[in-house]
Amino acid sequence: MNNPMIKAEKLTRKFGDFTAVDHISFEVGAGEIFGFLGANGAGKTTAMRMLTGLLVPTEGEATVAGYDVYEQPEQIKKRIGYMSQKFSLYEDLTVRENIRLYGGIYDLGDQQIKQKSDELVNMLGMKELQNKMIGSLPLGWKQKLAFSVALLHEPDIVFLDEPTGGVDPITRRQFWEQIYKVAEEGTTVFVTTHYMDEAEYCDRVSIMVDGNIDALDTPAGLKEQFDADDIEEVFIRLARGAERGE
Ligand SMILES: Nc1ncnc2c1ncn2[C@@H]1O[C@H](COP(=O)(O)OP(=O)(O)OP(=O)(O)O)[C@@H](O)[C@H]1O
Repeated sequence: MNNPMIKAEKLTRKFGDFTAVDHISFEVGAGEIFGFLGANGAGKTTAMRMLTGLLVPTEGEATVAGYDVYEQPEQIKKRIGYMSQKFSLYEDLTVRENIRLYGGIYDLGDQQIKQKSDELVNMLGMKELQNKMIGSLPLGWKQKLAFSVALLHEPDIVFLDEPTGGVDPITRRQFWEQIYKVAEEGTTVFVTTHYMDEAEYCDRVSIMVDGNIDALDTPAGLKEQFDADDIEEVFIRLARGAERGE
Protein backbone atom coordinates (compact mmCIF):
# COMPACT_ATOMS: atom_id res chain seq x y z
CA MET A 1 0.00 0.00 0.00
CA ASN A 2 1.39 3.45 -0.91
CA ASN A 3 1.49 5.94 1.95
CA PRO A 4 -0.85 4.14 4.36
CA MET A 5 -2.63 6.40 6.84
CA ILE A 6 -2.19 3.80 9.57
CA LYS A 7 0.64 1.32 9.61
CA ALA A 8 1.09 -1.12 12.48
CA GLU A 9 3.87 -3.67 12.59
CA LYS A 10 3.89 -6.27 15.36
CA LEU A 11 2.24 -3.73 17.64
CA THR A 12 2.04 -5.14 21.16
CA ARG A 13 0.85 -4.04 24.57
CA LYS A 14 1.32 -5.96 27.78
CA PHE A 15 -0.13 -5.21 31.19
CA GLY A 16 2.22 -7.02 33.55
CA ASP A 17 2.42 -10.60 32.27
CA PHE A 18 -0.80 -10.28 30.32
CA THR A 19 -0.54 -9.51 26.59
CA ALA A 20 -3.64 -7.49 25.68
CA VAL A 21 -2.52 -6.84 22.07
CA ASP A 22 -0.16 -9.41 20.63
CA HIS A 23 2.00 -8.40 17.63
CA ILE A 24 -0.71 -7.08 15.34
CA SER A 25 0.24 -5.89 11.83
CA PHE A 26 -1.97 -4.11 9.33
CA GLU A 27 -2.24 -1.04 7.13
CA VAL A 28 -5.15 1.28 6.43
CA GLY A 29 -5.25 3.42 3.28
CA ALA A 30 -6.38 7.01 2.82
CA GLY A 31 -10.15 7.29 2.52
CA GLU A 32 -10.62 3.67 3.54
CA ILE A 33 -13.40 2.57 5.93
CA PHE A 34 -11.68 0.02 8.13
CA GLY A 35 -13.82 -2.07 10.48
CA PHE A 36 -12.07 -3.21 13.65
CA LEU A 37 -14.05 -6.09 15.10
CA GLY A 38 -13.51 -8.38 18.05
CA ALA A 39 -15.40 -9.86 20.98
CA ASN A 40 -15.33 -8.15 24.40
CA GLY A 41 -11.81 -8.14 25.75
CA ALA A 42 -10.18 -8.99 22.40
CA GLY A 43 -7.94 -5.93 22.65
CA LYS A 44 -9.61 -3.38 20.35
CA THR A 45 -9.67 -0.48 22.79
CA THR A 46 -6.06 -1.10 23.80
CA ALA A 47 -4.98 -1.13 20.13
CA MET A 48 -6.98 2.00 19.42
CA ARG A 49 -5.47 3.79 22.44
CA MET A 50 -1.99 3.03 21.09
CA LEU A 51 -2.90 4.32 17.62
CA THR A 52 -4.38 7.53 18.99
CA GLY A 53 -1.25 8.36 20.99
CA LEU A 54 -2.91 7.73 24.36
CA LEU A 55 -1.02 4.58 25.36
CA VAL A 56 2.63 3.70 24.75
CA PRO A 57 3.11 0.28 23.12
CA THR A 58 5.31 -2.32 24.79
CA GLU A 59 6.75 -3.49 21.48
CA GLY A 60 6.35 -3.09 17.73
CA GLU A 61 5.98 -0.08 15.47
CA ALA A 62 3.14 2.11 14.31
CA THR A 63 2.67 5.32 12.38
CA VAL A 64 -0.57 7.26 12.12
CA ALA A 65 -0.90 10.01 9.50
CA GLY A 66 2.84 9.55 8.99
CA TYR A 67 3.69 10.21 12.65
CA ASP A 68 5.34 7.75 14.99
CA VAL A 69 3.30 6.62 18.01
CA TYR A 70 6.33 6.65 20.32
CA GLU A 71 7.95 9.88 19.19
CA GLN A 72 5.10 12.06 17.92
CA PRO A 73 1.87 11.35 19.86
CA GLU A 74 1.03 15.07 20.06
CA GLN A 75 1.21 15.47 16.26
CA ILE A 76 -0.99 12.38 15.92
CA LYS A 77 -3.61 13.89 18.25
CA LYS A 78 -3.80 16.98 16.04
CA ARG A 79 -4.39 14.97 12.86
CA ILE A 80 -7.06 12.60 14.19
CA GLY A 81 -10.65 12.86 15.31
CA TYR A 82 -12.01 10.57 18.00
CA MET A 83 -15.54 9.66 18.94
CA SER A 84 -16.65 7.12 21.51
CA GLN A 85 -19.70 6.37 23.59
CA LYS A 86 -17.76 7.22 26.73
CA PHE A 87 -15.90 10.33 25.65
CA SER A 88 -18.23 12.64 23.89
CA LEU A 89 -20.33 15.77 24.11
CA TYR A 90 -21.12 17.69 27.29
CA GLU A 91 -24.74 17.04 28.27
CA ASP A 92 -25.21 20.29 30.16
CA LEU A 93 -24.02 22.52 27.32
CA THR A 94 -26.08 23.42 24.25
CA VAL A 95 -25.40 22.14 20.73
CA ARG A 96 -23.67 25.39 19.80
CA GLU A 97 -21.70 25.58 23.04
CA ASN A 98 -20.38 22.08 22.45
CA ILE A 99 -19.25 22.97 18.94
CA ARG A 100 -17.58 26.11 20.26
CA LEU A 101 -15.86 24.19 23.05
CA TYR A 102 -14.42 21.56 20.72
CA GLY A 103 -13.48 24.20 18.15
CA GLY A 104 -11.40 25.82 20.90
CA ILE A 105 -9.82 22.50 21.89
CA TYR A 106 -8.89 21.96 18.24
CA ASP A 107 -7.37 25.45 18.06
CA LEU A 108 -9.77 26.92 15.52
CA GLY A 109 -10.15 30.71 15.49
CA ASP A 110 -13.39 32.45 16.59
CA GLN A 111 -14.42 33.28 13.03
CA GLN A 112 -13.79 29.73 11.87
CA ILE A 113 -15.73 28.31 14.82
CA LYS A 114 -18.71 30.51 14.01
CA GLN A 115 -18.64 29.53 10.36
CA LYS A 116 -18.24 25.82 11.17
CA SER A 117 -21.07 26.00 13.73
CA ASP A 118 -23.44 27.51 11.14
CA GLU A 119 -22.44 24.97 8.49
CA LEU A 120 -22.77 22.08 10.88
CA VAL A 121 -26.19 22.88 12.33
CA ASN A 122 -27.50 23.51 8.80
CA MET A 123 -26.01 20.33 7.40
CA LEU A 124 -27.44 18.25 10.24
CA GLY A 125 -30.82 19.98 10.07
CA MET A 126 -30.33 21.06 13.69
CA LYS A 127 -30.89 24.78 13.38
CA GLU A 128 -33.96 24.67 15.60
CA LEU A 129 -32.06 22.66 18.18
CA GLN A 130 -28.85 24.66 18.29
CA ASN A 131 -29.63 26.30 21.63
CA LYS A 132 -30.97 23.12 23.28
CA MET A 133 -28.98 21.23 25.89
CA ILE A 134 -27.32 18.12 24.52
CA GLY A 135 -28.84 16.13 27.38
CA SER A 136 -32.32 16.78 26.01
CA LEU A 137 -31.60 15.38 22.52
CA PRO A 138 -32.28 11.83 21.32
CA LEU A 139 -29.22 9.57 21.26
CA GLY A 140 -29.15 9.37 17.45
CA TRP A 141 -28.85 13.15 17.17
CA LYS A 142 -26.11 13.22 19.78
CA GLN A 143 -24.16 10.62 17.82
CA LYS A 144 -24.46 12.50 14.54
CA LEU A 145 -23.36 15.69 16.22
CA ALA A 146 -20.47 13.98 18.06
CA PHE A 147 -19.28 12.59 14.74
CA SER A 148 -19.36 16.00 13.07
CA VAL A 149 -17.59 17.56 16.03
CA ALA A 150 -14.83 14.92 15.77
CA LEU A 151 -14.32 16.19 12.21
CA LEU A 152 -14.31 19.92 13.02
CA HIS A 153 -10.56 20.32 12.55
CA GLU A 154 -10.64 18.32 9.28
CA PRO A 155 -8.51 15.42 10.53
CA ASP A 156 -6.88 12.85 8.23
CA ILE A 157 -8.34 9.97 10.22
CA VAL A 158 -11.36 9.59 12.43
CA PHE A 159 -11.50 6.85 15.07
CA LEU A 160 -15.02 5.76 15.94
CA ASP A 161 -15.43 3.49 18.97
CA GLU A 162 -18.87 1.86 18.76
CA PRO A 163 -20.38 5.08 17.42
CA THR A 164 -23.90 3.77 16.90
CA GLY A 165 -24.54 1.81 20.10
CA GLY A 166 -28.13 1.81 21.33
CA VAL A 167 -29.99 3.32 18.38
CA ASP A 168 -32.42 1.85 15.87
CA PRO A 169 -31.36 0.46 12.46
CA ILE A 170 -32.67 3.47 10.49
CA THR A 171 -30.71 5.91 12.64
CA ARG A 172 -27.65 3.69 12.32
CA ARG A 173 -28.07 3.63 8.56
CA GLN A 174 -28.23 7.45 8.48
CA PHE A 175 -25.09 7.60 10.55
CA TRP A 176 -23.36 5.36 8.04
CA GLU A 177 -24.35 7.70 5.23
CA GLN A 178 -22.36 10.38 7.04
CA ILE A 179 -19.42 7.96 7.29
CA TYR A 180 -19.53 7.25 3.53
CA LYS A 181 -19.60 10.94 2.78
CA VAL A 182 -16.47 11.80 4.75
CA ALA A 183 -14.64 8.74 3.42
CA GLU A 184 -15.47 9.84 -0.13
CA GLU A 185 -13.98 13.21 0.72
CA GLY A 186 -10.75 11.40 1.63
CA THR A 187 -10.95 11.00 5.41
CA THR A 188 -9.84 7.61 6.68
CA VAL A 189 -12.38 5.95 8.98
CA PHE A 190 -11.34 3.43 11.64
CA VAL A 191 -14.45 2.04 13.28
CA THR A 192 -15.25 -0.55 15.95
CA THR A 193 -18.71 -2.00 16.11
CA HIS A 194 -20.60 -4.94 17.52
CA TYR A 195 -23.21 -4.70 14.76
CA MET A 196 -22.36 -7.20 12.07
CA ASP A 197 -24.51 -5.49 9.43
CA GLU A 198 -22.24 -2.47 9.86
CA ALA A 199 -19.17 -4.62 9.26
CA GLU A 200 -20.62 -5.31 5.79
CA TYR A 201 -20.51 -1.56 5.05
CA CYS A 202 -16.73 -1.37 5.60
CA ASP A 203 -14.15 -1.56 2.80
CA ARG A 204 -12.14 -4.02 4.85
CA VAL A 205 -12.69 -5.69 8.18
CA SER A 206 -10.24 -7.12 10.70
CA ILE A 207 -11.36 -9.53 13.40
CA MET A 208 -9.42 -9.68 16.65
CA VAL A 209 -9.42 -12.73 18.87
CA ASP A 210 -7.48 -12.82 22.17
CA GLY A 211 -5.11 -10.00 21.20
CA ASN A 212 -4.41 -11.24 17.64
CA ILE A 213 -5.85 -10.28 14.28
CA ASP A 214 -7.18 -13.64 13.11
CA ALA A 215 -8.74 -12.43 9.86
CA LEU A 216 -8.49 -9.34 7.67
CA ASP A 217 -10.07 -8.84 4.28
CA THR A 218 -12.95 -7.22 2.44
CA PRO A 219 -16.37 -8.40 3.65
CA ALA A 220 -16.76 -10.41 0.42
CA GLY A 221 -13.26 -11.88 0.82
CA LEU A 222 -13.94 -12.95 4.41
CA LYS A 223 -17.21 -14.61 3.46
CA GLU A 224 -15.51 -16.50 0.68
CA GLN A 225 -12.56 -17.52 2.84
CA PHE A 226 -14.83 -18.86 5.57
CA ASP A 227 -17.52 -20.11 3.21
CA ALA A 228 -20.04 -18.07 5.21
CA ASP A 229 -23.27 -16.31 4.24
CA ASP A 230 -22.51 -13.19 6.24
CA ILE A 231 -19.89 -11.55 8.46
CA GLU A 232 -21.79 -12.59 11.58
CA GLU A 233 -21.11 -16.22 10.72
CA VAL A 234 -17.40 -15.48 10.14
CA PHE A 235 -17.24 -13.59 13.42
CA ILE A 236 -18.98 -16.27 15.45
CA ARG A 237 -16.75 -18.95 14.01
CA LEU A 238 -13.61 -17.04 14.96
CA ALA A 239 -14.83 -15.74 18.30
CA ARG A 240 -16.08 -19.16 19.42
CA GLY A 241 -12.47 -20.21 19.96
CA ALA A 242 -11.71 -17.15 22.10
CA GLU A 243 -10.59 -17.64 25.67
CA ARG A 244 -11.24 -14.07 26.81
CA GLY A 245 -14.52 -12.21 27.03
CA GLU A 246 -17.72 -12.53 28.98
N1 LIG B 1 -5.05 -0.97 32.02
C1 LIG B 1 -5.20 -2.29 31.97
N2 LIG B 1 -4.63 -3.10 32.90
C2 LIG B 1 -4.76 -4.44 32.85
N3 LIG B 1 -5.48 -5.10 31.91
C3 LIG B 1 -6.07 -4.36 30.97
C4 LIG B 1 -5.97 -2.93 30.93
N4 LIG B 1 -6.67 -2.47 29.87
C5 LIG B 1 -7.19 -3.56 29.26
N5 LIG B 1 -6.82 -4.70 29.91
C6 LIG B 1 -7.17 -6.07 29.55
O1 LIG B 1 -6.80 -6.26 28.19
C7 LIG B 1 -7.77 -7.04 27.51
C8 LIG B 1 -8.23 -6.28 26.28
O2 LIG B 1 -9.05 -5.18 26.69
P1 LIG B 1 -9.67 -4.14 25.67
O3 LIG B 1 -10.44 -3.15 26.47
O4 LIG B 1 -8.61 -3.63 24.78
O5 LIG B 1 -10.65 -5.06 24.84
P2 LIG B 1 -11.80 -4.67 23.82
O6 LIG B 1 -11.62 -5.57 22.66
O7 LIG B 1 -11.78 -3.23 23.59
O8 LIG B 1 -13.11 -5.09 24.59
P3 LIG B 1 -14.54 -4.34 24.69
O9 LIG B 1 -15.25 -4.64 23.41
O10 LIG B 1 -15.16 -5.02 25.88
O11 LIG B 1 -14.26 -2.88 24.92
C9 LIG B 1 -8.87 -7.33 28.50
O12 LIG B 1 -8.67 -8.64 29.03
C10 LIG B 1 -8.68 -6.28 29.58
O13 LIG B 1 -9.09 -6.75 30.84
